[in-house]
Amino acid sequence: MIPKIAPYPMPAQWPENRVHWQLRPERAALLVHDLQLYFLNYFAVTQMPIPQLLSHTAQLLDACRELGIPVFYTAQPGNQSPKDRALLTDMWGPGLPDDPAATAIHPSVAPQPGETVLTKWRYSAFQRSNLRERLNDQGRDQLIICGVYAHIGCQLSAAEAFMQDVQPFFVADALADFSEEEHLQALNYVVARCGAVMGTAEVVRALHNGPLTRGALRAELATALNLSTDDLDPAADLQDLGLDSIQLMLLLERWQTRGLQVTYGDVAVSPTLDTLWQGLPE
Ligand SMILES: C=C(O[C@H]1C=CC=C(C(=O)O)[C@@H]1O)C(=O)O
Repeated sequence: MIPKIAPYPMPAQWPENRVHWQLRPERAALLVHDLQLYFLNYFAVTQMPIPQLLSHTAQLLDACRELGIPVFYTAQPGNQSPKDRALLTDMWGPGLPDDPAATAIHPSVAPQPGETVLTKWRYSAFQRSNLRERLNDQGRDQLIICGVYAHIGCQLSAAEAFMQDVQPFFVADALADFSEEEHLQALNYVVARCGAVMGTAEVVRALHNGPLTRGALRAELATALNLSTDDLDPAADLQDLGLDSIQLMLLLERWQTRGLQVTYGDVAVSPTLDTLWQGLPE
């Protein structure tokens, strides 16, 4: 069974990455792995590392939502039938009861409307789910992974992402595990065998400060307009889509720090994606 988990400090350092992948907002998706009350309740949730796990996951969610990066959750179902659960029962017992007090995702990091919650049947989020297809459909080949438990489902989801040509970014201080030792073991495994390990602050910086591309700008604009990127016609007048001048000025300011040469005067009369895109790489 899952052990009662003693508090331990959130790792503050981890080994150097072997790979030199660049995390990009237009390539990335976020996986919030099994942050259900059932699995969190084996911790003393008010003690380390859980407050940091939840606050760092919230920071990742804020950044991804602001930048139009797709968010995926996994959540294991309650009352799994013996047929569905199979060998997990031999290892872990019957699993979650069919009770929201167990199956619900922690309210501080709960899914928002439109975000995907994948039903989780095995350690890896890719097993018996269409996660790979969904990433493909959205042109995402980088997966940011946070949640519990680091050395089980988080690590195996990272390994399976790697085996399916998706670059896993394992967020060292947005994970938790049965012990500090197993948490660190998971970080060492991912660094050495299947992915990149980064801290939450580093992930948020990489997502916000990378060189601006047309894809990244379109995703941020679509999010600001509460549209899907496909619904954002490059020739459409953004004022007609609800973008006001203050929003436009704030977005331009942020994009100019990332290399956009366009000024408010250049686009104010008829702001379209096409005019904003001037001079930006694809
Ligand atoms: C949170 C996870 O759930 C697994 C680990 C312990 C117990 C489990 C269970 O009762 O089914 C899960 O298989 C994970 O894969 O990291």
